[in-house]
Amino acid sequence: MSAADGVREHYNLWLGRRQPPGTEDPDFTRLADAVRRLQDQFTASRPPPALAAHSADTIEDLVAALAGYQVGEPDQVAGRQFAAVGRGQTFVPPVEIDTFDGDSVTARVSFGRFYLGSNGAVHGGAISLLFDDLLGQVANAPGKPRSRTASLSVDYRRVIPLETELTVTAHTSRVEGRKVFVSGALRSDRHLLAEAEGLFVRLLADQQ
Ligand SMILES: CCCCCCCCCCCC(=O)SCCNC(=O)CCNC(=O)[C@H](O)C(C)(C)COP(=O)(O)OP(=O)(O)OC[C@H]1O[C@@H](n2cnc3c(N)ncnc32)[C@H](O)[C@@H]1OP(=O)(O)O
Repeated sequence: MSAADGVREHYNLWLGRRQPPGTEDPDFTRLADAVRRLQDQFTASRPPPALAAHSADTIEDLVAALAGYQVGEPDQVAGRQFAAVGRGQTFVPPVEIDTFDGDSVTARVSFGRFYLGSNGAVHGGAISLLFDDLLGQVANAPGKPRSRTASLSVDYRRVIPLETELTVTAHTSRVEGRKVFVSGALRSDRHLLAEAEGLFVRLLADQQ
């Protein structure tokens, strides 16, 4: 499968899984995008006290409004908008999938200011998060038994720049019984920036 197939919009959540009919929520997706922008703007801002106070009031009003609509995980919308970059959640960096063949994936990601560590570098934990999520999706690709991360090793080769389109790839390197080994790499247009090796263990029936 590739972007040219015209189904790329279905890749962004759980690699190739289709959105269950009736569960699309474009207004919620828009809200998630707004929260992502808020995270970036908030992190980068130095507002005067009156604006900080006004902003806090506004957000507290929003928190109160949403408090009446809390649901359990099975009914959650966040993270389940299959067609949306970011999947309608605001935690995992916004990955845009380009190709996926069942065992390997190529994608693009750009880290906003929210993911700043220090000195202009993306936070190392955000890189681990990116790899855990993408490698985990490869391990859990459609048709594969469900697995969880048992081990994730990340090598940081170069400082990872903010607000720069980067390429991230992942592929299954081998499967040994219940153990699925998935490798990943993050690159700029010039350099290898980080590499990862993940071990995902396929769950037993009583671990689902
Ligand atoms: C719709 C869905 C989409 C899903 C799409 C998902 C995308 C998002 C992905 C996010 C994924 C996550 O973050 S998941 C959340 C973070 N991870 C977790 O919460 C997992 C917590 N840990 C566990 O639940 C457990 O430790 C398991 C299930 C991973 C393994 O426990 P177990 O079932 O008892 O298995 P166990 O016998 O210990 O190990 C099996 C084999 O793996 C090896 N092994 C186990 N752990 C390790 C380890 N850390 N390092 C090396 N090797 C290990 C053992 O030596 C053994 O090898 P041998 O003797 O057979 O050779």
